[in-house]
Amino acid sequence: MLSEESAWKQSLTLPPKDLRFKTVDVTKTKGMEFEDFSLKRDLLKGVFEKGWEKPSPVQEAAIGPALSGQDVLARAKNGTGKTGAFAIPVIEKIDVNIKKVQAIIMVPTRELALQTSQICVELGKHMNIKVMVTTGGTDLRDDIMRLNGTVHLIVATPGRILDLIEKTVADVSLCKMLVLDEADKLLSIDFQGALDKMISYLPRERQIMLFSATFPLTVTNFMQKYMKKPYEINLMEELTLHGITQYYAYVQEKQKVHCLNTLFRKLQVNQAIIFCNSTQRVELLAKKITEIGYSCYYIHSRMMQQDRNRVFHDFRQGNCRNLVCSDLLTRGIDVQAVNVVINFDFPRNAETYLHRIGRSGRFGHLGLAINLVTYDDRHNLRRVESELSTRIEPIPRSVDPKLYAADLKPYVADPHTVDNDDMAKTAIQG
Ligand SMILES: Nc1ncnc2c1ncn2[C@@H]1O[C@H](COP(=O)(O)OP(=O)(O)OP(=O)(O)O)[C@@H](O)[C@H]1O
Repeated sequence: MLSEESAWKQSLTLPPKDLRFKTVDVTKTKGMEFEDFSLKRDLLKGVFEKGWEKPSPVQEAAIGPALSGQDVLARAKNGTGKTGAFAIPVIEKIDVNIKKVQAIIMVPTRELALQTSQICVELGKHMNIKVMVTTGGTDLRDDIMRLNGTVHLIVATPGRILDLIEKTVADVSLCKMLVLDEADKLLSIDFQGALDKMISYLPRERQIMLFSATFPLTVTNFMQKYMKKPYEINLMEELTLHGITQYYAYVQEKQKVHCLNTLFRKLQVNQAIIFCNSTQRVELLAKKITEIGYSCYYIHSRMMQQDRNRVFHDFRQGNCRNLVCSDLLTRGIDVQAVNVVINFDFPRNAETYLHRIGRSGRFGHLGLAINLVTYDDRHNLRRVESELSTRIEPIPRSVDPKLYAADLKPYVADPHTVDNDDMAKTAIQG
């Protein structure tokens, strides 16, 4: 006979085990278990049914202080489980009998809001917790209707939630938890002080938690103004992920598409994200990629929201191998099948570089980042290397698939087969 203690575990519907190799970025833990946090059993069920067996380092470090009500400032590498590190304590602390908004999770993009709300729904699926996602680009009336019913947790982008609060549609008088995911981005000039305004509507006694892989000095002002002796976590002794191999190919602007073509032929791409520096270049490149015979999707912030949603959803489903995008998808987006990131345009700063390459190598897995670098980018390349204390090597004639494709199942939806020819035949200059 199973004891009650273990019987509930037997009844869980678990996903297949992920047996891929993982790096120390996620395996170097103190050996804690999710049970050690005295979480509600129904939440534990949601956690285990996501396939999360043990807490990652940032989860070990953040869940306890977050549960105790402290303000938290947590810095941890890309793809190491920050979402769970704040979502688990937030969901645990919500009282489903109080039919009011008790927590807001802010994120910088609509796609990330959808992704994060989905995770909250999954974690809380045995708890009757009502999660709402609200972002720009959707009908305000739908949000108003939704807020007429019970909502415990809102995942939002800044503009829309502020609008709903200012119109008194969203009542945040009992909302005592605020999470800023990708906090440095939310506090940047891009959001023009929306966070300050938002916070002014929250109760005085509130808990604020900031999460990101990058915390430039700009965040200090916010901390001093709003946070009470935050519990600080910094798991970034070094900045880049162990699992990601970084290369650059030195090219002229007019050689870039040819170079990309060569990469597509020679690399074992499971799924790839290709970054450009403007929405215009995203569309142009997507057209070129199609012309040279590869299928690709593209996404950027000037597209209709419904098109964005469709592309994002279909890419995650694995319906297309390549996605060309702007920095819209640089932060937070988690597509486990992506093993290659290509900077078709080299990013303008080190933070953007770090977040972009962190779209591969999720949860300690392997990934490859390739930068197409022109003469004009050469100083920027060195600056990024030095700011991140990392080495971006010239691309070798042959890239060892073990570095980034060792244990991925081959992708099947795309008609283009990959080969392993020696890179020596290609025109990429090292
Ligand atoms: N404890 C865990 N065990 C196994 N997998 C996990 C665990 N926690 C998170 N993951 C998985 O790791 C992946 C990355 O998690 P998440 O997106 O939260 O990372 P992140 O640190 O927020 O990344 P970024 O800095 O890019 O936003 C997700 O696919 C998630 O399901």
